Amino acid sequence: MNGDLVPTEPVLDGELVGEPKTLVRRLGSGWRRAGVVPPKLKSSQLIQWWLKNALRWLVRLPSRFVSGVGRGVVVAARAWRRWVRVRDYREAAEQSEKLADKFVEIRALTLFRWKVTGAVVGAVAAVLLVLHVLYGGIVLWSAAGLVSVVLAMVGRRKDGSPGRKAVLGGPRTLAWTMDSQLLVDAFRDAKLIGKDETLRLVERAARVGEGWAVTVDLPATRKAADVIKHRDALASALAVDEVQLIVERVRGRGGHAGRVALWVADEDPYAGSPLRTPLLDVERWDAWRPVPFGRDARNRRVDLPLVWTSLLVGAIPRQGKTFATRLAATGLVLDPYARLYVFDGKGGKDWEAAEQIAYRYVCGDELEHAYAVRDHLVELVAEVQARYARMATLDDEICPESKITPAISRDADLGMPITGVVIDEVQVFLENATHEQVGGKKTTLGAYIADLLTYLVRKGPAAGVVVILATQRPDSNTIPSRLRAVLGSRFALRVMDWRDSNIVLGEQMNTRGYDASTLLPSHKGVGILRPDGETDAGADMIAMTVRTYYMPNAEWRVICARGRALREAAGTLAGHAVGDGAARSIDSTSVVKAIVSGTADGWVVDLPEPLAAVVDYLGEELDEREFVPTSELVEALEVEAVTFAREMSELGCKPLRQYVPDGETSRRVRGYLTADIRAAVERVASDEIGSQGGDQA
Ligand SMILES: Nc1ncnc2c1ncn2[C@@H]1O[C@H](COP(=O)(O)OP(=O)(O)OP(=O)(O)O)[C@@H](O)[C@H]1O
Repeated sequence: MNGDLVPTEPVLDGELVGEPKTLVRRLGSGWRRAGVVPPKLKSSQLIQWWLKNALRWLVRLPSRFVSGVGRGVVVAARAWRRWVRVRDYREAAEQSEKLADKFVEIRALTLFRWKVTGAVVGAVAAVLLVLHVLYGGIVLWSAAGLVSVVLAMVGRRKDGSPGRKAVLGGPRTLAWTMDSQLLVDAFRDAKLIGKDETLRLVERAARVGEGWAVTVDLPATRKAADVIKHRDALASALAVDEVQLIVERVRGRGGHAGRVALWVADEDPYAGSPLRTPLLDVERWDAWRPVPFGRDARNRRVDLPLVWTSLLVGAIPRQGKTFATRLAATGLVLDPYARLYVFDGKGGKDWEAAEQIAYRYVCGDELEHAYAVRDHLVELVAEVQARYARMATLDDEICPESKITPAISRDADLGMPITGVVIDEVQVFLENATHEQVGGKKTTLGAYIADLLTYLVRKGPAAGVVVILATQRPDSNTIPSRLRAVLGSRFALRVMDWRDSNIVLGEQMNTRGYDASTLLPSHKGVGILRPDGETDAGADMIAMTVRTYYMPNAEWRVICARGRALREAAGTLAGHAVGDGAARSIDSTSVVKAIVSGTADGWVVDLPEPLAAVVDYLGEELDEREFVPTSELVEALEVEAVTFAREMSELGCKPLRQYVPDGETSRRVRGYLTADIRAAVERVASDEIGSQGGDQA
């Protein structure tokens, strides 16, 4: 520190510059910035993976090539051997047991093919020799290279194929769309056609909606109904879930009993987000028009006719029964001329919104509620009787048949509006065991309500009354067979077993391929609809699986509010909705008479099946005819002949043979005397009334 200068390190002057870009980096960043390159391909890991795989493929190529050539040699040798020995011809002759006859021919052909082989080999060798002499060794090398490439291609093992068997691309389930032979095999495996039978393709497999559709003709004598019945076997043969396979008989023009339309959905057609009801978007509806109810698997709209029919909805709890019932009722709510009787045996708030439009409304499961339901039904039965009386006095122009028409139903002066009776959890009322005395006969409140409903379902449609019943207990004790037998349309959401399904959908529907117990718990709102055969919707088909529209409470409230506004505007709001909910006092004598005198018709008594169905089918002919052939009953009731005969004989109806007219001549056929059927009805009636009397004693 004495002021001397100390030497320091030289001070350098400069500026910071970036590291020069290498070619690889430049290419890399250009690739990453390029807009045309998909983002997936910009990942360096992916590119590395690809490079690794390409390298591996290159390393393995020689050994794969050699083994491919080896396999190709074997395949080619086998094919040649087959050809030279005339194997196909020989096998055909063997199968038709004509080998001995054809032996000389086969030998001659074999010899000829050997000669062809020799000539081809000789010619190729000669050509190669000449070319070799002219152009040298390159010719032989090129020929060897070409042959080995061809052999390697022939011997190429396809991914996933165990050996040489060809596989079709894509999942196994879709292979049939490309090769119709696989479809034939599936039908054979499912035992829907015999070993020697085949199918005729009416329409090739084509993409329809979210699935594949194909139409086939079964061999003569095979029925489309059997394919529908054994749909699950076919689904298994095609390796799809049975909910994905939709089988329909083609009807109408171009259709016949052996023509089947198949549709295989890509995935569960009933999954996915709920479907919104189109009725939310309409201002009003005409109750005479079928109401939009849901969509089928192929997303086709399914409408439910209400007028001229009645509906039973059955399901175990929480499957969408109330929702489906409300959907059906919506068609009536949005028609200002329609009148609604709403009885809710559950007593929750599901039907609360309908109170503002209902002509009669009962909500609850107490005794007083059951009495109120009874009184309202008695009132309605009297009303139906009055409507018939009034229709009889109308001239033919207004009322051409003894049936209500759209014009009559909207004419306020005539006072015959379409009237919907909607009862949710109907079993609550039907199971009420409180003693009742009806027309001098002892019965229960539940049985009486069942009789009133039976009358309404039988006689009501022509007078404009539509009965809609929903129950979570579709067993035979809850809904008496006399009531079930007359309910026209049925809708079964998931139920416990096939018996319950048959109770809702009808006798033996499970054996025809319709079993609501096979629906999945996750399929809320999905059910099997059996439309009334009397309506247009039911004329063409037995049943179909429908995914109902989803209409939660909030939307239901909107619809009911709209229904009220429409009625206020049309001046049709009446009854409970305007605070006048008490049943009118009526002279119930004629009602009671109609109910009690029905015993001989067989509908007041709870008849067991198949007697109930026989009585229902014969109607008034039960008294008019003397004899009814078994074949007629079996066909009309669509029952199995042996079971039917057994059940009828258990009920005391033994078949006998009688002559029936057959054109000019007569024929002897098996059948039942209607007197025997009437006697069986009376026996059941006296047993039932006797047991009721006994119970009460
Ligand atoms: N069409 C539908 N689509 C989707 N989900 C539905 C549909 N219908 C009903 N659900 C669902 O199923 C549930 C049960 O419906 P709902 O109340 O109608 O059943 P339920 O059979 O009447 O039951 P409960 O016997 O207890 O009255 C509803 O809360 C709803 O979430």
